[in-house]
Amino acid sequence: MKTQHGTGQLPVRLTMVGGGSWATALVKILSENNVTVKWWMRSEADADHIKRYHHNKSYLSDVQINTRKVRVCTRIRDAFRDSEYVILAVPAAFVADALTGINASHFTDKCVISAIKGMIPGANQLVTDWVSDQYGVSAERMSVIAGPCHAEEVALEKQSYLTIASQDPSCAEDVAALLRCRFVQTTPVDDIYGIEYAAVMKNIIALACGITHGLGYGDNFQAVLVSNAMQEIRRFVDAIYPKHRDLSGSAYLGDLLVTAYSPFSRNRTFGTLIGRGYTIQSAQAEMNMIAEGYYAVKSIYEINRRCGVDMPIVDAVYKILYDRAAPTGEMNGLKGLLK
Ligand SMILES: NC(=O)c1ccc[n+]([C@@H]2O[C@H](COP(=O)([O-])OP(=O)(O)OC[C@H]3O[C@@H](n4cnc5c(N)ncnc54)[C@H](OP(=O)(O)O)[C@@H]3O)[C@@H](O)[C@H]2O)c1
Ligand SMILES: O=P(O)(O)OC[C@H](O)CO
Repeated sequence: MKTQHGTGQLPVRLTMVGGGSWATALVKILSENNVTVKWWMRSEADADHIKRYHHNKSYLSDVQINTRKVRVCTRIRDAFRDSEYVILAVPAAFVADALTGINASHFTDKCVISAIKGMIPGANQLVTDWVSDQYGVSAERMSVIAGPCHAEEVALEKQSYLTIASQDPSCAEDVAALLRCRFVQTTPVDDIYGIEYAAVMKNIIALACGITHGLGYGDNFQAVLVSNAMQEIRRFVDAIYPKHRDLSGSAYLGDLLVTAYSPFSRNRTFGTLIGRGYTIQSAQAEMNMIAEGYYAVKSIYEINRRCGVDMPIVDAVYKILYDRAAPTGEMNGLKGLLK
């Protein structure tokens, strides 16, 4: 599909769905380019604050919002009007909620970009599959934003790299061009499913890293955990979507590393709280942000009942979070399985 961005002439009109950290970081990136953003968020208070003070008080509050290019709204249909691109940037568990009132006709002729690294709970679907089923968006109009990139570092304009995956090379290139800027390099690729599944899996692994960290395990153990996790990710992604791919690339291994080791990681932080003995409810209450891996591990565990891939780390995290298994016992069991 040829978009206006491809011509380099007209400003691009884009809808951003979500008012959290990643949406705020992406709005900042898009503001570097000639993009007009209609930014939907559910919170009236946050939207009003941005209109008045030009920053998001709840997430990445240091980021200045250029309100000449960015229009904030809380009515999702207003946000969808006249745009060529839609970026979905709420946690997967809330996408359906966020899109209440939107139907297939609102997606007509729009390119859909998932910035989400999670799965739709219950349906156990990747976000792109779910959008395709619910709204009839075809594969060549769909892409995902991947790569090791924390919103907090985008806010600080730290050099970052994104990978844009789509089955349609021109769609991937268009979206890569939208997001390329002074401090972000982008690469278009075609392995959309492999990248989406790997991004979902890395969040579960980050939970495991956090849990072991919270239990007092050190860097030596975590290095082994992460190496074994990479093999686990390979086994699962190859089973579910076989394709020649280099998992040492930054959209796969890079994303696993940033989430496993960075203090900014939501999933690692959540896992650390669990390892320290917090209940799930108290860990969620402690964090202002959502750890996607909490929902994802249930989906992946259930999908794997059909696939039967050997995934001891996923199994251990699932048992801790959903079967109330003691973290100490699960990690003791895992110790003997790692090499
Ligand atoms: N943060 C990153 O560095 C980063 C990087 C790459 C990818 N991602 C992905 O981006 C996605 C969004 O993550 P995030 O980090 O931006 O999350 P976040 O900072 O925790 O923000 C969550 C957002 O979801 C909204 N929300 C919560 N419950 C909702 C509901 N029931 N209906 C509609 N909206 C709801 C929140 O609104 P309220 O504020 O009103 O509660 C908030 O805007 C995730 O899939 C994540 O994996 C994040
Ligand atoms: O590291 P997390 O858990 O905050 O997840 C954020 C992104 O996926 C990092 O690329």
